[in-house]
Amino acid sequence: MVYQPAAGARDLLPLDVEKKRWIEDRLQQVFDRWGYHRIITSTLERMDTLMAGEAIQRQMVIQLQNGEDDELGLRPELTASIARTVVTRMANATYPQRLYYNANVFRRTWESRHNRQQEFYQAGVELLGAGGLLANAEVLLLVADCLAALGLRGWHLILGEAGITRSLLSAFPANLQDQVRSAIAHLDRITIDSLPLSDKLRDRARIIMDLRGPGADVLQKVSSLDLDEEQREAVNNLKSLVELLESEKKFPLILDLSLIQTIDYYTGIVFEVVNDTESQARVLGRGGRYDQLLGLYHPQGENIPGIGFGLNIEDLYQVLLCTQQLPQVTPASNWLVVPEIANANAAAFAYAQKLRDSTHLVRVEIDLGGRDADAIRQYARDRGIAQIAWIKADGSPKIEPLR
Ligand SMILES: N[C@@H](Cc1c[nH]c[nH+]1)C(=O)O
Repeated sequence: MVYQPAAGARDLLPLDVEKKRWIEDRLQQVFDRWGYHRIITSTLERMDTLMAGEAIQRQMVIQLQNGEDDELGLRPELTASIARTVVTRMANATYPQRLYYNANVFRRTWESRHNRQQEFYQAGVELLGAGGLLANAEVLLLVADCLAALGLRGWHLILGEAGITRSLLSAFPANLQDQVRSAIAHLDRITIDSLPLSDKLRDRARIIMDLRGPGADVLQKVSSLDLDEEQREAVNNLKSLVELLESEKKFPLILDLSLIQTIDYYTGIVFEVVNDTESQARVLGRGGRYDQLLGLYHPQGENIPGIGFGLNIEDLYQVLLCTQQLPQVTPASNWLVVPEIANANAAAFAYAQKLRDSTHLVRVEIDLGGRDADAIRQYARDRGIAQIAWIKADGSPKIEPLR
């Protein structure tokens, strides 16, 4: 019998880990530079935490049976967990809080395709306690800086506004809203044509579907709809953000007021980072503003605004594989330290430790015995090790460079 990982789970071997770390280290450096601090929350959460406000559907979560009454699940994303942690565990926190994470998430794939991946890695940020133009711009420019740090160039941002989209949809009869919403999200004109809608509403659905393209065009189209006070304000805010981002010229931007996310806690801007370098568009990450989520967990129901994003490490990895930037091999040791006779064992460990204690990273292996000098040399060459230190009984080393 061969033991396999669970369906949809994956093992990462040392070279995979090296590549993943290459990506994660660069992202973490960017997060650090922007003043964000890492937070680690539990992989396991109570189902009521994960699904608070019904933003996340139960069918997305891999549930666990633990024989007790608590319903538990593996987190399908981090934002809800971070919101819970901050308002329940960081009561004295001052705002804004800038937090980042780098963690695994689990999503149940209900299409029964064999071995569909269910465990993923995400790195992202949450900026809590700040609404408004600057906070929105910070998070979007931070996304751009992350992709620049990875050397990724061909990508664009799709920017929507969940509040505006939701209120445009509220004009539709309650029993049809879900269908209209899903048809718009999938650009499904046939469904819109076949739903029992008045001509006015059908036109409205078609207009919403067409609210995507260059910022100025879309903003003009949406302004031509009859908007109420609140919608007008949201459109103006969006306009200021688009102007600011376009003046920065960091990335191509598509405005899309039909953009609807599967996770439903968003109240303001929503966005997707889309790669352009493959034949099929690949979403590298997504995020948005959620100004009601923290209130769901807050002991006094206090609302604290938030915005953030998560980048998909696997998708970044796939795109970066083609650019030849990721490490191609695991790093070789710098030294192999060999006790020449049993009397030299302690001296060999001491010598190896002296090498390791260097201020920069020096990788040092001890030879574990059981082979002759030629076999040791062969091993060192095969592993790309640069130098051998042969340690004599009196502790003195004889250095043999191999290249
Ligand atoms: N947690 C979201 C991304 C996000 C972070 N912050 C806001 N949104 C996701 O996994 O899709």
